[in-house]
Amino acid sequence: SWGYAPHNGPDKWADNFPIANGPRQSPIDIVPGQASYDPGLKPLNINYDPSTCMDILNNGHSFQVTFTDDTDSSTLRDGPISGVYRLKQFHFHWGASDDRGSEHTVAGPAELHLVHWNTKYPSFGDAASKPDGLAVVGVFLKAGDDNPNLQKVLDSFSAIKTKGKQTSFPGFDPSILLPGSLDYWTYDGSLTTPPLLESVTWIVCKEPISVSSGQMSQFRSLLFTPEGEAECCMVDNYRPPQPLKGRPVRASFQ
Ligand SMILES: O=C(Nc1cc(S(=O)(=O)[N+](=O)[O-])cc([N+](=O)[O-])c1O)Nc1c(F)c(F)c(F)c(F)c1F
Ligand SMILES: [Zn+2]
Repeated sequence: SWGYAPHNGPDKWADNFPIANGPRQSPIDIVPGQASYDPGLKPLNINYDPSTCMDILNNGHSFQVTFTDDTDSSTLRDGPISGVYRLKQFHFHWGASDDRGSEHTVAGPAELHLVHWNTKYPSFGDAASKPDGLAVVGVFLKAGDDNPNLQKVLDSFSAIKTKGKQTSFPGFDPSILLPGSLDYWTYDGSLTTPPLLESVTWIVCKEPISVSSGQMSQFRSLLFTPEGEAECCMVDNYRPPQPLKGRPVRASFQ
């Protein structure tokens, strides 16, 4: 199945997922000077309840922290979206070295994605196939000081080193991973992993959060491979930027 190796990576995804060459694919190269300030954009309204945080999983492409999404306890509202979107999970993409790894290129060693779904639809799976079904908040990680807010996530890695491993991860508040300023760029796009569904309103924060090189090494200690198979380090799990195809990129700030 799909992955990030030469034989099954981003250049091969169109073989099984032809939407890979669609009109609203993600990520994109965000050129700050080319985004247009939209005074009609509202501030992001993010409310996360740590009691909805359940577990952390190595899914073979990244690791993801999953939330119970059967009530409006952890939500995203306002910003470029209308209605209420529920937090489903967050995960990261990162590189083999500190000079690559983010997906939306303002560039850097990694990027955090918080995946939310529109509660006008009955479920995440249903929402994921609708043009306004998902909203993903992206946060760049910038190489610098140790980030203590990441440490609880990193400390769980020994329990999820290989593909398919999962462990309980209760009571984590993902809002501690958000930058001080919630200024953002927004555009219509897609999942950046197969099935690459064109259902995502992307909301990419301008301000990065920090991560140290030592912490990045811990990300790189995870494996793409299941226990018992030849080890393949989980690195470079990012899709390169895709054609903008005329899409507007708006900024919530001047
Ligand atoms: O739940 C999903 N989460 C997800 C998204 C991305 S993403 O990079 O595409 N993203 O949106 O940020 C990256 C990772 N990850 O762990 O790397 C993820 O785990 N993907 C997903 C899915 F797996 C399906 F089978 C499906 F039908 C669907 F609708 C989905 F949206
Ligand atoms: Zn992602």
